[in-house]
Amino acid sequence: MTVEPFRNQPIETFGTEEAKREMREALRRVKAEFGRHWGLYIDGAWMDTGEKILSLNPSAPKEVVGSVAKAGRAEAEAALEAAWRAFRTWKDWPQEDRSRLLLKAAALMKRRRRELEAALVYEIGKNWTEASAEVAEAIDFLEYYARQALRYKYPSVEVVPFPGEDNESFYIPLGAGVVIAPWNFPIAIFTGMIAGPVVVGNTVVAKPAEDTVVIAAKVFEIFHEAGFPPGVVNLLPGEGREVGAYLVEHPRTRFINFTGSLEVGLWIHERAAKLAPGQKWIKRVFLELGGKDALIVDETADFDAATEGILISAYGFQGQKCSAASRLIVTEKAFEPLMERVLKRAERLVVGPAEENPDLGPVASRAQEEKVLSYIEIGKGEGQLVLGGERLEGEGYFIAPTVFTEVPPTAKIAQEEIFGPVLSVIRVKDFSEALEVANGTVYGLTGGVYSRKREHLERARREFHVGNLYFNRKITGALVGVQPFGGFHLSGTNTKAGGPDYLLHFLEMKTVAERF
Ligand SMILES: NC(=O)c1ccc[n+]([C@@H]2O[C@H](COP(=O)([O-])OP(=O)(O)OC[C@H]3O[C@@H](n4cnc5c(N)ncnc54)[C@H](O)[C@@H]3O)[C@@H](O)[C@H]2O)c1
Ligand SMILES: N[C@@H](CCC=O)C(=O)O
Repeated sequence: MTVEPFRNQPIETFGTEEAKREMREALRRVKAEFGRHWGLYIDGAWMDTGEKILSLNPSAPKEVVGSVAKAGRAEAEAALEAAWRAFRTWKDWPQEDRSRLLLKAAALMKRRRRELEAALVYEIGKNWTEASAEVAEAIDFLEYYARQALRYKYPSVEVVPFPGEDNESFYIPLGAGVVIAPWNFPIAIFTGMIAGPVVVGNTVVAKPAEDTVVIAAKVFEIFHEAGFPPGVVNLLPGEGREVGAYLVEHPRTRFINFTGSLEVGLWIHERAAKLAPGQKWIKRVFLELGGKDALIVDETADFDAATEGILISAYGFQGQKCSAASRLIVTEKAFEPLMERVLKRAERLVVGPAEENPDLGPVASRAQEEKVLSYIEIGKGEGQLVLGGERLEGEGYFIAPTVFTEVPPTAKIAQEEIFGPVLSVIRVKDFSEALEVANGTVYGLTGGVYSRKREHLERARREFHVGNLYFNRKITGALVGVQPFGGFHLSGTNTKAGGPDYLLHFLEMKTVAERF
C-alpha cells in the first residue's frame, strides 16, 4: 500500500467570494432537507424504532434540523451482538485493507465537506470557520489513524533473541467497544473516537450526544458508502442515562471510549469497574473530560497579539470547548494595558445566528443557556462584571461575551467549568503567583503563556501542569498529528487523541514462545 505522508486538511476562513458562495449554497441545501429522519445503523442496515430524537437549530430553536430514531435496550443488545459477530472476521483483515477503508471514508468526507460544515452551523451553532476547522479535524483523524495503524502490523514488536527458541510478540485488538461522544465536536471527536479503535481491528457501538444526532447520521452515511462490513460500526442514538448507561454496564462491553463531562466520566469510571454477571475481562475505560483552562499574560508580552489569542481562545464557538480559555491570569503591571485592549476588542464582537457567520453564534441548547446564565449570576457576587453578563435579544440562545475582573482564584467561576462565553480575569503580583494560580484547579487540560521573557516560558514548560501547553498563541485548535490532545488530573485519562500512541490504547500485546 502506498500512501502520501500525512498532511493536515486546510481550514477555510471564507475570505474569498467563491468560498462564501459555496457555503451559502451548502446552507441552502442543508436547510432544504430540514425535518428529514434517519434510522439507527446496526449490522450494516438502517432501521427505525417507535421513538425519535429531534435535533433543533440553536439559532432558531423552533426549527427542527432533523430527527433520528431513538434506541432502547433491545437495540443496544442487537448492536453489541452485531459488533461481536463482525469482530470475528474484522480482527483478521489485513491492516492495509482496514486502513484503506478509513482513507475511503476521508475521501467521501472531503467531497461532502461544505454540506457537513453547513450541518454543523445549523445543528450546533458553529460559525463557518469553526465548522470548517471541525470537519478538517474529522478528515485528519481518518487520514492520520489510517497511516498510524500500519505501524502495528503483525509482527511489529522487536523482542530480544533467545537461543533455541522462536519468540515473538504482536498486537491484537480488544473486541467490541462503546463510543460515547459529546455535542461540542460532534463530527471530529465522534469520528476520531470511532476510527481509532476500528482501524486496528476492534468493532464499535457509537452513541452520539442527543443534541447532534443529524451530523452523526451523516457520518454513518459516509461509513456505509465507504463499505465497512456489517457490524463493524454501529450507530445507536439514545439518552445517555438510559442507553449510554446500559452499554457502560453491559458485561459484553470490552472498552469504553468516552469524551464528555467530569461528572458523567466519573460515573462511567465507577460503573465500568463493577464486574457484571458473565463478564470475563476488566473493561478498558478512556475518559477525556473537562477543563478550566488558563492563559497567563505577563508584563513583557505583546499585548496586541495576546488580545487576539485571548479572544479566540475564550469566545471561539462561544467558549464551548474543553480547551477554551476561561481564566485569564494577568500580572499586576500587564493588567491595565492588556485589559484596555481586551475590552475594546471584546465589545465589538458580533453575536448572532450562526448561518450569518458572526464571531459568536448561540450556545448549544436551552440547558447550556441556563447553565451559563446561572454561572453569570454567581459571578456577579464573586467578581466585577465589566462586559456582557446577559442574554441577548433573539429567538436563539444568544449570550453576550462576558468578562469578570478581580476574580479570586478560589471563586466558583475560577474553579468550575462554565462552558460558555465567560472569561474570569485574575490579577496576580508576579509570574510565580501566576503559575501557582494556573495550577490551582482540579483540571489540567490546556494552558498558555504570553511572554517575551525566555526564563518565564522555560519555567512554564516545566511547571505549568497541563496536557497541552501553548506559548504566544491561542490555546484551542490542536491539530491532529501536530499537537496530540489530552489532559492531566481530572481532565481525564490523557489518551492524546491525534497522537502517535493513541491506537495502542485499543490493542493488547500477545507473546508466543516456541522451543525448538
Ligand atoms: N477532553 C476532551 O477532549 C473533551 C473534548 C470535548 C468535550 N469535552 C467535555 O465534554 C463536556 C461537554 O459535553 P457534554 O455536555 O456532551 O458532556 P456529557 O458528559 O453531558 O455527555 C457526553 C455523552 O455522555 C452521554 N451520557 C450522559 N450520561 C451518561 C451516562 N450515565 N452513561 C453513559 N453515557 C452518558 C451523553 O448522552 C453524551 O453522549 C465538557 O465538560 C467538555 O469539557 C472534553
Ligand atoms: N481539541 C480541541 C478541543 C476539544 C474539546 O472541546 C482543541 O484543541 O481546541
